[in-house]
Amino acid sequence: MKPLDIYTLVFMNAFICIGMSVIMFSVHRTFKSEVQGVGHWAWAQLMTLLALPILATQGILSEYVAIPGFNGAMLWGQGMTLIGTQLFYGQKPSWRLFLFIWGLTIAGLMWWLVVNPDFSMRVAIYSLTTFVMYCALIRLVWRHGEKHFSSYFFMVLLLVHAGLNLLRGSVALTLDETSVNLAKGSNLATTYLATSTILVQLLSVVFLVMASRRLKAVLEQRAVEDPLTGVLNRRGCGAYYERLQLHARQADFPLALLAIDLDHFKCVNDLHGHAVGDQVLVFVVGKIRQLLRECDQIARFGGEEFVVVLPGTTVAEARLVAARIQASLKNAQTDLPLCTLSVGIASNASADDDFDHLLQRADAALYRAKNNGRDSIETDHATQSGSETPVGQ
Ligand SMILES: Nc1nc2c(ncn2[C@@H]2O[C@H](COP(=O)(O)OP(=O)(O)OP(=O)(O)O)[C@@H](O)[C@H]2O)c(=O)[nH]1
Repeated sequence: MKPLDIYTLVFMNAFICIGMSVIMFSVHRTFKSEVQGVGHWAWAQLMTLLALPILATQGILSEYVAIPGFNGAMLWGQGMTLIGTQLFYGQKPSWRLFLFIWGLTIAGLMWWLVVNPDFSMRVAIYSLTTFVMYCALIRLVWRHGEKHFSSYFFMVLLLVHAGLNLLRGSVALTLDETSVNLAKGSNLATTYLATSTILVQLLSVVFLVMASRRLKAVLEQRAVEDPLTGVLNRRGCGAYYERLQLHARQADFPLALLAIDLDHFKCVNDLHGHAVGDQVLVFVVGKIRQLLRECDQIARFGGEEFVVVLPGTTVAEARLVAARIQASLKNAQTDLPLCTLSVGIASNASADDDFDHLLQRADAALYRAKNNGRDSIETDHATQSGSETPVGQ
């Protein structure tokens, strides 16, 4: 069987990498703020690809252009991998350090190319810089990577990359230059080139797996979150209640639910504009949050209606919370045009009641609060006549 020619392998991988970069660039454009670093990873792939034609022009272009061009592009690609990974993990990118190392390495390469030509020293300086960059990446993934196959695989690829470069750098310093010269096609040089090419492609697969996992988390979060106020939406609140039911602890029941609706909010929009209306909604959520415990949840059910879930809270206690919320809005120091709010309360003595039923009861109480002239608190009839102590306003 005829062995696969190394240049065919490099060429095929280059095309696959271009495809991967295009996917990464489109992920970057669509989810720029949610998934950071993917654009840098895409650039890393492109820089590595750019280096290949520069390498191929050796003999055509002057070596004073081709050699620093090839090494500079490769090192830049590795730097982009490092910066992209730092951004992905929410770390501060070390641009200055990278530029310093990049500049120093290129200066060293030029020294051993122009002033004191020495091929082995050039290979050694490039390989050892690359080794250091991969070590920094391994440390980064080790510290911040999630405990998932993609992180472990990422680390294995980086370890192989680092090991290969350490080996090549050491051989360059100890053996003759032919064994590390990629243009001479020695066994070691061919193995290095083939392995590096495959590793670069596998790295792009890892980047895409990591980015898609992050995207999945972002989309899941978006599905349960209200974009304006950042609190749970109806779906998220239902899921939270189901979790409470699933892990029902004695301490979570009785559980009280407040259905809160701003009074005449339409006037705020009509008089001050929709943007101010939005600010009022965000302000109200902030105020309510300040009065809640860590275990409580607030959700926005659309428009100017909110729901607060208070685990382990009796109706009497829930009324106190509702009254405190009303008072804090009335006494709030702000230039925003605030309005009063009406509250309906319902309570569950056990985890058996489903969320929709509890919500219906709280809504019915809210409806009565609105009919009673607004700015008031009403308790659900079933709660009053059940095990809970009725509480007068
Ligand atoms: N600014 C802003 N307004 C919203 C949003 N969602 C719904 N609204 C407005 O909220 C108002 C709700 O009006 P209504 O249902 O009549 O309620 P209301 O004026 O508060 O009257 P009552 O509830 O009966 O006291 C409408 O003007 C909606 O346009 C939003 O996200 N931002």
